[in-house]
Amino acid sequence: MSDQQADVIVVGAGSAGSVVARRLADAGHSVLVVEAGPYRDVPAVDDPARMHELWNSPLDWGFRTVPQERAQGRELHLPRGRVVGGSHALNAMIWVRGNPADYDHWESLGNPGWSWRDVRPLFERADGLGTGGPGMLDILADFTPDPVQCSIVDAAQQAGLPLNPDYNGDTQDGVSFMQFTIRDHQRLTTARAYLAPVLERGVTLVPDVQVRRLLLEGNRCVGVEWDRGGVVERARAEQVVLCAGAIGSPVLLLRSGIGDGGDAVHLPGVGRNLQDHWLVPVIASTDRPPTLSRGLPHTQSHLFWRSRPELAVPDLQPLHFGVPLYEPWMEGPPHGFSLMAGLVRPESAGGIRLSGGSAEGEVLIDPRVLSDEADLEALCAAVRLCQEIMAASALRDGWGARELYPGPLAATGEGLRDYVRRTVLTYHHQAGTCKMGSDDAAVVDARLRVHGVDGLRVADASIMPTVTTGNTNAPAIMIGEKAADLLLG
Ligand SMILES: Cc1cc2nc3c(=O)[nH]c(=O)nc-3n(C[C@H](O)[C@H](O)[C@H](O)COP(=O)(O)OP(=O)(O)OC[C@H]3O[C@@H](n4cnc5c(N)ncnc54)[C@H](O)[C@@H]3O)c2cc1C
Repeated sequence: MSDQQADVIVVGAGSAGSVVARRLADAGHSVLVVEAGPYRDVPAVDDPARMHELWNSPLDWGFRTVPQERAQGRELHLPRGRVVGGSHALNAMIWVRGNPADYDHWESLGNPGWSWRDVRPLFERADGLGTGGPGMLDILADFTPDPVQCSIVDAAQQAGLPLNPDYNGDTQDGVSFMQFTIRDHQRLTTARAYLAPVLERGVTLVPDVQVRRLLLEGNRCVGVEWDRGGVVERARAEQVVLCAGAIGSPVLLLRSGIGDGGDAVHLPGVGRNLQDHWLVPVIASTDRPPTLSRGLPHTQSHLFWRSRPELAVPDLQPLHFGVPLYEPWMEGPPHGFSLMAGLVRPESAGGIRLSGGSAEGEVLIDPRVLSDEADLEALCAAVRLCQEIMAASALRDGWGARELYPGPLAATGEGLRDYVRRTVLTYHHQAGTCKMGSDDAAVVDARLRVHGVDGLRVADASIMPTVTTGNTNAPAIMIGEKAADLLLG
């Protein structure tokens, strides 16, 4: 088979890749999108209530961390979407732009054009919020929450938090009902909203193939290569844009000899600076089963708060599920609810590498969870806040809520710290592994060009210098919008 040709190749049809492809096609470019996963209708993807069924399914890359020293040696599951739609196809659909300070910080690190003032219009293009007009995505904010969610929000207020009607507005602080990317009771991914309308109208989608390396001629990237049933196929383009996600993009660079001591390009930062957010379950039983609405996720409310009052930006973001999310070793009745104590401004960071430093090596993911003691303390504060909310009368009297976990396991400070180490799990927000900047550890510049390689950009959650304050889908989509502007500008 002869090589395929396009103006631009986009690797990965996930949150950001779908946006890049759409904008380039709209501008008249031919775009080839290469995606490891399938392109087909999956009822469990469409139904917002069935997210958990997708984990460990064929649509999940099913990454596992190396044993986490500060989390009792556990190997944590990191689900990631392997399907057209990417991780947006198996996420909780929560729409959070992040804190304006996140982007001003990115700019202050030497990334002109990424301040809140600069990126806000890019969010508006995607979500339309505050503009009075539509965006590319529908943001569902006006829904009837499940009764237990209303009680959790009441309980948080009884515990002293303000009600915040719009955490994407002036301030994040307080307890809020969530905003979701849902249309007509169905999950709305960027693959559906951005990519599908331009398939065969400028965009050629090649699903079910995993790019195994980039084609380099000297310092120029000229295309990509994949293997289809033992047959090597290639595609060539003027520009290649990696949108393979915070794990996939650095892995592809490393497999192509671009990394620390790489055969092709020495770029020490590739795979470093892996950041993530973290959750710890706080679970209660109830005296009756909470009803769960169809067409909505089981999490519908969350809060932003500070583990220490002097912090300038909230560092905690617990989210609330109307079901008990037991770990395998836990026991309890089938009905209840979970307040997932969440940390969203972590100090710990880790990395991704290939075993033996070889391009063929196994992917080793080490987020080094809780390696900074400050994260342990912040998560303990998040658990205590959730316990306080759980004990408030709206839940205690309204639902007969009885704390099961951590319960007596956290009777002492050391007991609580042990519980955090035993249960901490990902909030699914890996970022930072191809960070943007101009220092020695930076992988891309502020125009998202890979340092030292022509014709190659990265545009996904991996370019974040620091992970944003809140869920990372909206920021990844904003990065896709920005990348398209930079390519077209
Ligand atoms: C379970 C879960 C729940 C989450 N919940 C939320 C939430 O509610 N709200 C929120 O804001 N964020 C959430 N997130 C995070 C959010 O979904 C991600 O941050 C976002 O989707 C990242 O977008 P991306 O474009 O960087 O990568 P992705 O969307 O993951 O896209 C990467 C794409 O590249 C493909 N790919 C990778 N390697 C290759 C290769 N070698 N060849 C070809 N294709 C390749 C992948 O298959 C994938 O389709 C969640 C994530 C998960 C996993």
